[in-house]
Amino acid sequence: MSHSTDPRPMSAVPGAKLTGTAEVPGDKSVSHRSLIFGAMAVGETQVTGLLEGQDVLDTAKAMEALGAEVIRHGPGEWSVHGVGVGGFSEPEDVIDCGNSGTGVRLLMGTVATHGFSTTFTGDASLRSRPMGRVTDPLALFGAEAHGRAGGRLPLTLVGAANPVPVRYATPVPSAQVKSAVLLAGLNAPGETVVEEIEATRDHTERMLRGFGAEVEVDGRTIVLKGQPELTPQHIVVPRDPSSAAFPVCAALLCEGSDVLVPGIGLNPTRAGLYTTLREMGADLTYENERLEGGEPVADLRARFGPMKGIEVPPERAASMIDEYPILSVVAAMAEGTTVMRGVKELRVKESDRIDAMARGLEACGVRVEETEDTFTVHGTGGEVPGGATVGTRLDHRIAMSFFCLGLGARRAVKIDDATVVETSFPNFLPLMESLGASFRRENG
Ligand SMILES: O=C(O)C1=C[C@@H](OP(=O)(O)O)[C@@H](O)[C@H](O)C1
Ligand SMILES: C=C(OP(=O)(O)O)C(=O)O
Repeated sequence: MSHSTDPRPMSAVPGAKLTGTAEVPGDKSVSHRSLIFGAMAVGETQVTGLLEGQDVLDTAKAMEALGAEVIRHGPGEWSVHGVGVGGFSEPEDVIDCGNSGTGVRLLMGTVATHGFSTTFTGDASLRSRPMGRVTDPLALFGAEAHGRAGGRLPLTLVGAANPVPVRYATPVPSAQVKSAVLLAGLNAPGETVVEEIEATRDHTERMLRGFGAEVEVDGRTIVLKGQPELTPQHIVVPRDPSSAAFPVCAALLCEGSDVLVPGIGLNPTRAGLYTTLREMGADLTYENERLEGGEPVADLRARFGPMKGIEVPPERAASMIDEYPILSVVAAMAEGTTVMRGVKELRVKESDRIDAMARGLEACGVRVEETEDTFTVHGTGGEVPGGATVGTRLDHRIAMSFFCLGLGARRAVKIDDATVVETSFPNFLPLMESLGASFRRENG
């Protein structure tokens, strides 16, 4: 659903000492996929721990619009009655994916090989994001896209009635592009092949295999056999490492803090931030390391302590792509300079995240430098002045990052709109308050 709530300005109050246990919600990437793959299986898929953030709720509505039955049984407990691969029917109305790039791009892949038309839209943020990266490969299957200039939403995708399988080399590192092509390939005959420019999160490959599809992975080449029958699953969604990043980093930068964040998925395609924090000297330990549903999981324990700036290499970008905003906050509080290379994909997220972080950090008294593909933050050794208002630009990660900065800065940091955290982390504010953080409602 497109963003319609009135903006709610709020400040994060400095001086927090965070202690206790932070139970973060389910993984957003896995939640979207659970609903979409469940809708393409024959019969009932059950999901436990589904993230009930707005992005995922919008995908649930879209699956219903395409003919699947989606039922909420209780908090995080959902079921999806799937219609089988190729079984979707033409939606009667426009599909509104709200703020979600993952939602719209995966859904475009899904309907691209169904012989009907679907019109997609989203909020002002999503309507400004590039869709050609997905509609270009979908055209190879025989689908036709009619969007606004630059392939922007609203966009109508006329699905291919007689799709052909595709071999596609991704020009940008993007799990959304890879997944859109694989999802289209599900309803095409023969083998669809994706060659990735860089390895990105691999939830689609792992989960589709779990649903019974034949998916072979050789290095960065993925081969999917089309038209499988998918078998319903019981999915337990792991807790989101991208959401865990906020309480973890807040604890690292607020004096006297000691926080446990249990049960976090540490799939190597997602865990780059935690490697980086440890290189910066963070007091961050992995406790009770284990495998759950074939994925590495650990309880993260984060304690306040000094950290130093480092160079974050470009080859790590895909494994921490959503964590650069919060890393920039940690870098601002660390001693010395942090240079993040190979980060131009940040410019096409919910906002231009390099620009949003740069302007917000500058307003808070932090020195930064940027090029198209690099972001440099000069650390203050724990002395960020704060005392500014930051624009969140319909971007949940920008909002949560500056809330964390405000907790550790010298003066409060005001965020122009706190409602955007609903996208991925609806209980962010109460959860942080339960650890000892304070936030203050402000007048516009
Ligand atoms: O596939 C996914 O679930 C996601 C892929 C990433 O986007 P890109 O594919 O654009 O890198 C990431 O930023 C997003 O939050 C979730
Ligand atoms: C980039 C993100 O999401 P999406 O692309 O799905 O909007 C994110 O959650 O940080």
